[in-house]
Amino acid sequence: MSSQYFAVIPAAGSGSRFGAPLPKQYLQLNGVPLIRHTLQALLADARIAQVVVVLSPEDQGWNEACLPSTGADRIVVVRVGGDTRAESVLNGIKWLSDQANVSSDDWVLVHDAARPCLSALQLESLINVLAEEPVGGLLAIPVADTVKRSDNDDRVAATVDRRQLWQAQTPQMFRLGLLQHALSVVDLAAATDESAAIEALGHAPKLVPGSLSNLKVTYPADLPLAAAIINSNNPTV
Ligand SMILES: Nc1ccn([C@@H]2O[C@H](COP(=O)(O)OP(=O)(O)OP(=O)(O)O)[C@@H](O)[C@H]2O)c(=O)n1
Ligand SMILES: C[C@](O)(CO)[C@H](O)COP(=O)(O)O
Repeated sequence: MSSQYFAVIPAAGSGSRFGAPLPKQYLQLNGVPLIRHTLQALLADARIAQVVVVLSPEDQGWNEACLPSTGADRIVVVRVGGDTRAESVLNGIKWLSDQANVSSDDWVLVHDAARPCLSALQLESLINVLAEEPVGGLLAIPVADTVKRSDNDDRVAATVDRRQLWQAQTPQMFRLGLLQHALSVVDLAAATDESAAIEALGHAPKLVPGSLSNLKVTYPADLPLAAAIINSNNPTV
């Protein structure tokens, strides 16, 4: 049987840098909860068999309005989020791997709930490019600005060669069994993305060029930017 594709959406964060009364995944973005756009983006690819949304056990924000109007039967919500993003991802993957129809060779795409602007084209490109890769990889963008390293006083200590620097995004796509193993042995507090855990095993994940439009909503100023991107690409969810 050929490999299946699953998505895991870590959505158990509190949004401390955003500073809203609600976790940012539940803030209104063009009239619906932000996470609904994220889920709609993943469901756009028919190859994704199931989308696992990882919530905090204490979550009070999830409700029917978070579900896209079509494809919701492919979404399952699990309340197994942890103290860090990596722990939430690991717990979601463990839940997935316990399901009867799931194999360790299946692909899993991990995508932040806080990235609502992923386009169908970026997702398709990631899956297509990585089909030929043994380990997997991630969407990322080559650093476009000149990069400075600072001292302890916010003064420039050095200008860094940016020619091989990329900014990691999500989705990050790996074989389920390999990613579960990688996250089980890595320091979960230090692994800020899935790739870091895979790299720690000695692998070299493939960097697939993404787009600046796939931004992560982190600070309040990101929300109107996300709204503008969604308005320009995808007027309805
Ligand atoms: N313990 C955690 C922490 C984060 N996340 C998720 O990981 C994604 C990326 O994390 P980030 O942008 O850092 O979100 P928050 O942790 O919510 O934000 P902050 O770091 O500002 O508190 C988000 O979709 C977030 O919900 C998670 O599932 N579990
Ligand atoms: C995984 C990630 O989206 C890659 O850019 C990012 O590292 C997650 O953000 P966090 O603030 O480190 O949780």
